[in-house]
Amino acid sequence: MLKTSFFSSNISQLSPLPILSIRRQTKLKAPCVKMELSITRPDDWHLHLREGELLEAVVPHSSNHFGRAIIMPNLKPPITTTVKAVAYQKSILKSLPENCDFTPLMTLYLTDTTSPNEIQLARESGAVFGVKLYPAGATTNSEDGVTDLFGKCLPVLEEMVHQNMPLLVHGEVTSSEVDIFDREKVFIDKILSPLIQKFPRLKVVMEHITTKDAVQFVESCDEGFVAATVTPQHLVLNRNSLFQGGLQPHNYCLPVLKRETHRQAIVKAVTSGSKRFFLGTDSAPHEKRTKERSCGCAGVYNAPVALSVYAKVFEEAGALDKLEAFTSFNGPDFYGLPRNTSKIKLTKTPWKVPSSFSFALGDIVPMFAGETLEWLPSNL
Ligand SMILES: NC(=O)N[C@@H](CC(=O)O)C(=O)O
Ligand SMILES: [Zn+2]
Ligand SMILES: [Zn+2]
Repeated sequence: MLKTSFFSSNISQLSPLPILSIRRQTKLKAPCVKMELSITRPDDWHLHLREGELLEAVVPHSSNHFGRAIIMPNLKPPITTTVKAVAYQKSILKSLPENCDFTPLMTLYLTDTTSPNEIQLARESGAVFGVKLYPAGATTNSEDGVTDLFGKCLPVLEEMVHQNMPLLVHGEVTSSEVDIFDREKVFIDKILSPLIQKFPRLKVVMEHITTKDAVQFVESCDEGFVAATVTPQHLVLNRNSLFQGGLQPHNYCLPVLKRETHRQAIVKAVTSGSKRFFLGTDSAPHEKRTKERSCGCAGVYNAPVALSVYAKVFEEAGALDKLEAFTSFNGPDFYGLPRNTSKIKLTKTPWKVPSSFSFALGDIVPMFAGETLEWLPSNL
């Protein structure tokens, strides 16, 4: 009942609000209160949907409750042109469940040879909303990424400023001499800071931030030009979760989970109400056997649990009144897109996460597989 009194005493502060209703279910033996939140339909500003059968298997977990998603281009081969992005968008739309209102916002995969003209085509298409920088070798399917941003990509970056096309960044250096836990911080110092100094009017989203350094960096930049997405796992797990009771491959993603102080800094930032941080799950499905083998893939499949996890984080921080801005307002505001108009409901009721999802080619294990969560999302 503790949480209920917390919640009730905060109702006035929450107004005009995400709260729909608090219902007392008197029929049950022990009186229990069911809390519900109504929030504007969220968007996911960083999502991997893959292709083919895997796409078909995972897309409903995002399209059920999210209105739009920024779709990552790191396919094999990657989505390097507008023509490919438009074709990929069509295949996503074809794979959607019936009667679902979900818009995939496409991205281009930046390479050393991307031309400024391609950026113009991307803008004209109306389908592409960002260009993704993967430093070559930094993460899953990044082999074709950029080897030398300042040496090879300046004309493209200039055109992006011109077209107001955001640069979405996997912010890690790749040098094997740099400790894996320091790669985000070194990237900020060596690449991101100089980039922003050179292009102060380039919109940059630092994707899936994992450190206090990233929080401080984003907070120090111009609000309209630099923002960050935050994943569920980087809000609730620290690097201990990789080794708890043995190696935990399903918690392995890149950038890798960091120490607790970093997690706490990220939680503080997103629950502060700052407009610079918004929802980007980085839901990254890999087949179970490719996660559990001797050289396992990086990526956490969190789409089925993401909204429950985000709500829990805001609840525990006493900041449920700020959840809706993080899930549904800050992202579209930064991208210059309208906010969604429909709503979803989050009900504080226990629900069990499936231990895996089967599809034609195998199984996918979600984050918090087999565990019980609260804040079940449903459509209104
Ligand atoms: N986050 C990950 O660990 N993996 C992502 C790539 C990425 O977002 O870096 C993937 O595509 O699997
Ligand atoms: Zn990444
Ligand atoms: Zn990603």
